[in-house]
Amino acid sequence: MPELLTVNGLEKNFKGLKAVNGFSAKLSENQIYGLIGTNGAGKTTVINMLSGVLKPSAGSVFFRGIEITGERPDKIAKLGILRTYQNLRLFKKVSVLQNVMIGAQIDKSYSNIEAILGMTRFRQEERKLEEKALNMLELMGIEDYAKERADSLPYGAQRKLEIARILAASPKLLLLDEPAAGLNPQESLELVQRLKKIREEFELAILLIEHDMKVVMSLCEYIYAMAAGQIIAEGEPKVIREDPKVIEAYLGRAKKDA
Ligand SMILES: Nc1ncnc2c1ncn2[C@@H]1O[C@H](COP(=O)(O)OP(=O)(O)OP(=O)(O)O)[C@@H](O)[C@H]1O
Repeated sequence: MPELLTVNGLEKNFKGLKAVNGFSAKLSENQIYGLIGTNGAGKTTVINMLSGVLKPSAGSVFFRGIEITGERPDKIAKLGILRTYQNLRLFKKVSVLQNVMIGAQIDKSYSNIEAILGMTRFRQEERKLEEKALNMLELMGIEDYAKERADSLPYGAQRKLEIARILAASPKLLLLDEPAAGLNPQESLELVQRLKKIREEFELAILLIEHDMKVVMSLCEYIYAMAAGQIIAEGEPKVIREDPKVIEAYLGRAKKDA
């Protein structure tokens, strides 16, 4: 399988604290990966470094062979690595449809001058953008909310909107930080089905941080387990489930409860 992302020995120090202490991974196209671990294990810090929000203290990241270590978030997004945040970051007072249209602007092909002058090419692009945005809303099952204000949506629908928004930017790799947080079991199950469909339709890769083990085990083909800034185990779900280090550090309770 062609390699999409290669991460070598990524580290992040925060004033003496080694939040991430040597994270290495190889992600292939069209695969779904999980990143699990106890609170404070360093998972979000890894995603922050991969998406350019934080500059690594050491290590390197290559995306389709191009080095992107320490690049700015907008450049990384333009290459096709798009992320969501643990806490929703929507444009609250703007319509659902416009939120997604804004997300799609990353790969816009018209200039700002054309946009200001309302030129034909801009209007055509705008229509295409709207069509694409509606398509993404349908994929996430929230098209009925298109004209509503983003902050008027139920929480679960807002989470879906975040994903619809980054999908509109034509990603090759989605980085999802706890996409099932705050969802009820039924909504989580639906999210799993939608993400599987999205992966098939767009042939993209997904790396997701998630505490809900049902979501992780049913969605991910390969899992990285972290504790105290390091990878303590990696492999297919059945390997991770049985790994003594993972059970001790993290899964013990979740496994008993499953
Ligand atoms: N900007 C920062 N400045 C200082 N310390 C930080 C910063 N960001 C994270 N940390 C610390 O780094 C460690 C790893 O945090 P991180 O958020 O990556 O963990 P996590 O695995 O995502 O945890 P959770 O599951 O609770 O979200 C924690 O000890 C955290 O307090």
